[in-house]
Amino acid sequence: MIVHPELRRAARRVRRPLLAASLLQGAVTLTHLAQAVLLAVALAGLARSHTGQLPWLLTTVVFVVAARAGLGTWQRRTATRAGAEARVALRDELLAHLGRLGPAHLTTARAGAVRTTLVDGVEGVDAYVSRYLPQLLITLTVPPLVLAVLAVVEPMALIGLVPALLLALFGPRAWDRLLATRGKEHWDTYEGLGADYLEALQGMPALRAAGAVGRTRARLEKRSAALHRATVAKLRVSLVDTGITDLAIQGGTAAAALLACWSAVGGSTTATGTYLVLLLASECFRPVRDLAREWHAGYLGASAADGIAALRTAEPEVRDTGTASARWPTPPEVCFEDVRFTYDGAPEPALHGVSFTASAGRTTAIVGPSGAGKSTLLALLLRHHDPGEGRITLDGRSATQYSLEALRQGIAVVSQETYLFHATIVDNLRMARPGATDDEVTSAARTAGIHDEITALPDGYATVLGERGATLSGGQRQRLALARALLTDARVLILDEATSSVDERREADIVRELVNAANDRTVLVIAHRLAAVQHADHIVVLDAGRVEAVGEHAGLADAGGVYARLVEAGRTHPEELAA
Ligand SMILES: Nc1ncnc2c1ncn2[C@@H]1O[C@H](COP(=O)(O)OP(=O)(O)OP(=O)(O)O)[C@@H](O)[C@H]1O
Repeated sequence: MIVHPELRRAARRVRRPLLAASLLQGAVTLTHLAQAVLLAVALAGLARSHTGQLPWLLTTVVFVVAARAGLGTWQRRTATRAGAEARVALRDELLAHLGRLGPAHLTTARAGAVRTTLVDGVEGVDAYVSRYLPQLLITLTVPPLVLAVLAVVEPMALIGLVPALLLALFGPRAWDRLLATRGKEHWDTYEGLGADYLEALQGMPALRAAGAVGRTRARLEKRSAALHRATVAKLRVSLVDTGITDLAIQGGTAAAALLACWSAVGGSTTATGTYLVLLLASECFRPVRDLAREWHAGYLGASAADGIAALRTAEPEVRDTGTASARWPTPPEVCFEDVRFTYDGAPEPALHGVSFTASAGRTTAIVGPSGAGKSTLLALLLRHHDPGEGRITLDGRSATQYSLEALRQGIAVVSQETYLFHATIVDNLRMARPGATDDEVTSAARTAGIHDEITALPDGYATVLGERGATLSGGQRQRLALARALLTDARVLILDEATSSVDERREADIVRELVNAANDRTVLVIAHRLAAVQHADHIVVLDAGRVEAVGEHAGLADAGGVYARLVEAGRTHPEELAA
């Protein structure tokens, strides 16, 4: 019965509709009580052969039943609205917070688990807030009122009702702690299973290639069996709860009826009083019965509350205290000044004092062997982490002086792992800038070298893409993502292996085109294939977290060192490198 602080918080947000839903629920309960009183009076009249009042009594009962139907519908609509508002507000808040947490959060949390919390957990909160909480309010107020009325009519009845009501309400509380533990175990298993399934679905091609589909299926079956065991364990405790409540309700009603009959036989209660006790005793327990039912609907929300609170309060890797806007009128210069960084728990720094400048409006390539620290540099520029020492400046200001949202909007990134959505091509492109004109869209697609292939499709730009762009080749997906980034207003463009799935000749063409088209942007290019970087204005060679050399393609290639070795290793198409 203790309401988790996270659920209280969700309820406070929708105070008004929730209060309205609770008042309407109260009105529905009043109709039950009114019906019981009317029927008790009617039955007592019948017992005394006074049938004169019967027609209007029964007509009123019909009106009460009709009113209940109307009020019930109104109540459900109001409660659904309260639940929907709570759900939407909570999901918005969690999504916004996830945005602030950035990709660094997903190095510790699993995407599938976050999805389960966001979707199923928040749905559970809706049920808890919209169904369980109004019923809880009614259960705490109506039975004491009914008992007060019965105390006037037939005090003896209280001997049976009060202990039964206390047992029905507080008996199951003895299992609260166990139920909470079981609920948490169930939720954790459910989240884990969701994460495993998402990973298995996304990694299906890799699993198939590794011949691991059977093993993965067996692992998932084990996980499902664990969830089944957790569900049964939770259910067992729930059934004990329900059993106690039912026993108390049945026993209390029977005891009250017996006591009422005994009083009637002894002549100390009128016929109306006896019928009132018989009918109101059952009404006294109705809210308790309904609460047990709504508890099952809201239980998922109660179990998910810890996970939701953890996600909502997760600390971002970096503090968002900057206020500057990243709407630079001209492309900014990007400077790395003696940047040092070590990942949490890593024995060695990933960057050992990196300094270089990416000139405003020019293209700077960052090359180096695997593990040299190229992606780490970009992650620091986007403030997924902050440097341990040194600083990064954009347009002369430290990256920390910009608000996170502004900074990330000011820097467009196209990475190796493109993300396209299940929508039309044009919608995927306009995601970057909803107001972009058709000409701007096609011009971006032309620069990214994808326009001709789009127009060759039967539906052209209106072609609906499969999930994650599954109906396109890897190279086409990358070029679409590139076109999308070109459409943004961002003055800094990062291409992180952005053309790695494009064939090498086309890659060289795209990068050349891009360098020409991006003269109003500062471009940073990371690529393994040298065809993609040789046209850069400036090449920074990284090795083991240090800047090994800085220069242009020809000079660096002649100077020996890491770049010359990379050229040697990448010389699969010598004619392109010579171009
Ligand atoms: N999240 C992480 N936690 C701990 N260490 C990490 C993490 N990410 C990267 N590293 C380590 O930091 C170093 C630099 O990695 P980084 O990904 O920046 O290299 P890279 O040059 O981009 O490599 P690649 O060309 O293979 O993508 C590596 O030694 C890597 O193992």
